[in-house]
Amino acid sequence: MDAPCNEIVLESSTYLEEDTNGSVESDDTRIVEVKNCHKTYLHGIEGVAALRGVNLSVKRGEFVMLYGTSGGGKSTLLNLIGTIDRPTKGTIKICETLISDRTPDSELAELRLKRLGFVFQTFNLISQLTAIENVELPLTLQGELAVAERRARCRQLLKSVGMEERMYHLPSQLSGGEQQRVTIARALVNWPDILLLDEPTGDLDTKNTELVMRMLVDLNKRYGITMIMVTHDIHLRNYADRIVHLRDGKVRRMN
Ligand SMILES: Nc1ncnc2c1ncn2[C@@H]1O[C@H](COP(=O)(O)OP(=O)(O)OP(=O)(O)O)[C@@H](O)[C@H]1O
Repeated sequence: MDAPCNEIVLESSTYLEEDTNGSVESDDTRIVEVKNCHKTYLHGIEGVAALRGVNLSVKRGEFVMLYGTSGGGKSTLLNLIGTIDRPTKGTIKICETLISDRTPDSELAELRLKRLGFVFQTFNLISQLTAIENVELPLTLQGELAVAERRARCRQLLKSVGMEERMYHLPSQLSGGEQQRVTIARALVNWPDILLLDEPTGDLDTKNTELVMRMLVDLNKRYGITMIMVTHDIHLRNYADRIVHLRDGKVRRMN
C-alpha cells in the first residue's frame, strides 16, 4: 500500500524548518509580486489581451489557487510567474529578481532551474525510464552531484510522495495518480522555492485527485514550499490558503 501522506520525510536545508508544533515558521516576505501585468499575444496583426493589468502578491509558504472561466488568463499568469514568458507591460518579482520584457533569457533560465518547479496536467514522464530515473534526470543533466548523492535524494523524494515501493517501475506500470506523484517528486528535485502547478489533477479520478492534493498540502505546510496552482475545479478550493478568481484577463476576486 502507498505510504500515507502524513509520512512525508522530505529533508532540505533550504526549506523552512518545522517548529515544535509541526507548523512552518513562515516569514512575511512576498516571494511573488505581480504588478500591473499585461500580456498581449499577437495573432497576425491582431492582439489577444490575455492579461489586462493583473496585480498579485504571494507570501512565502502560501498555497494559492488561480481559478476561473476558460480563457480567463490563468495559464498565462502562471507562465509569467514561471518565467516561461515575459509580460508585455508591468513587472514581476520572483524571489527578489525583477522580471520585465527586457530581462535576459539567461537570467530567466537560472531562476527556473534554481527556484522554480513545474507540474502540468500531462505527466510528461519519459516512458523508457523508471520512476527514479525520471526524477533523477534533471540532476543527471546538470551533472553537479555524485551518482550516490543523486540516488539518495531521489529515493527520499519518492518516499516523500509515497512512491518508494514503485520507484523501479516504468511509467506504463503506474496509475495516473502514481505518475503524477513521480512528476511532483521530479519537480522538487532541485529544492525549488515555488512549485507551479497547471491543472495537476485534471487527468485524475476523484480518489487520486484527493491523494495528490493532500500530498501537495502536506509538502506545502511542512516545508513551506510556496504553491501556485491553476484549477478549473472549485471543489479543490478548501486545499488552498487563498483563491484568486481570474476572468477576462483581470483578477475579479480574491478570497
Ligand atoms: N500562445 C498564445 N497565443 C495566442 N493566444 C493565446 C496564447 N495563449 C493563450 N492565448 C489566449 O489568451 C487568453 C487566455 O488564455 P489562458 O490559456 O491563459 O486562459 P486560461 O484561463 O488558462 O484558460 P483555460 O482554463 O481554458 O486553460 C485566451 O483568449 C487564449 O486564447
